[in-house]
Amino acid sequence: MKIGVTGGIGSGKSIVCKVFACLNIPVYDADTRAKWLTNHDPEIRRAIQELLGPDSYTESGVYNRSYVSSLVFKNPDLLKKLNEIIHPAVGKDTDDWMGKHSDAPYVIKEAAIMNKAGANNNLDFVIVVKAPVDLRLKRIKVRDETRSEDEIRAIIERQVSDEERDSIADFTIDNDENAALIPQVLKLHQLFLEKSTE
Ligand SMILES: CC(C)(COP(=O)(O)OP(=O)(O)OC[C@H]1O[C@@H](n2cnc3c(N)ncnc32)[C@H](O)[C@@H]1O)[C@@H](O)C(=O)NCCC(=O)NCCS
Ligand SMILES: Nc1ncnc2c1ncn2[C@@H]1O[C@H](COP(=O)(O)OP(=O)(O)OP(=O)(O)O)[C@@H](O)[C@H]1O
Repeated sequence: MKIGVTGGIGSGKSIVCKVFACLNIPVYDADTRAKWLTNHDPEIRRAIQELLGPDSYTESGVYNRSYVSSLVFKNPDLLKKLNEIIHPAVGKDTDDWMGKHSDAPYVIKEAAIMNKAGANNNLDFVIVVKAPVDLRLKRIKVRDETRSEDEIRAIIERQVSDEERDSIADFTIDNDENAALIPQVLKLHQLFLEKSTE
């Protein structure tokens, strides 16, 4: 069984996935893998440099995330084109990874961008992690000290709306720091274990 975990910037997707990982559930982190691929796949490197220029990689050849970030989060067209370069490779990489974990009761894919389960992906269920925008902003200011409030707001504007995310959710986790997080994850874990033996 394949479960997607998504949510806006600062919602707490990664922290939720860390709890699943503590329960021995394999987790695929699409953001991290996407960055790995930009550094290791020569075809992606060539296409990004063609789209965003030579400065998209540093002199030592490393993907220049702050530069790319400064271009794409204020330009929806460039972001779409960057996604079109990276996402097919991430999709293939996800399938390869999932094939290697077929012995687990279920696996998790964490990603900022996700379709409804079954719509162009192999996911059985999607979990949406939710938190109020103000809290998400506050968390990211603390976590990513170099990102300004304007930059964080620009990312939020480029991401899908809370309503769109709600529409793809099979399950939601409230990470608003009122509802305790770990019991919500444990409840879903039990449910997925039961479903995986049906
Ligand atoms: C734009 C890049 C260079 C910014 O890197 P940086 O380290 O500064 O930021 P980080 O990756 O932490 O992203 C900041 C926030 O934006 C979100 N985000 C990243 N890429 C995207 C995207 N294409 N669309 C919407 N949100 C995104 C992240 O989930 C996070 O919430 C990098 O995120 C990137 O190359 N993104 C394209 C690949 C991608 O789509 N990854 C997401 C899922 S596959
Ligand atoms: N319930 C919580 N209590 C306290 N801190 C939290 C809670 N949830 C998340 N955080 C903190 O908020 C920050 C953002 O959380 P996290 O990195 O999990 O979000 P994310 O959705 O994965 O964000 P991104 O899309 O940027 O990767 C982290 O520093 C995390 O430790």
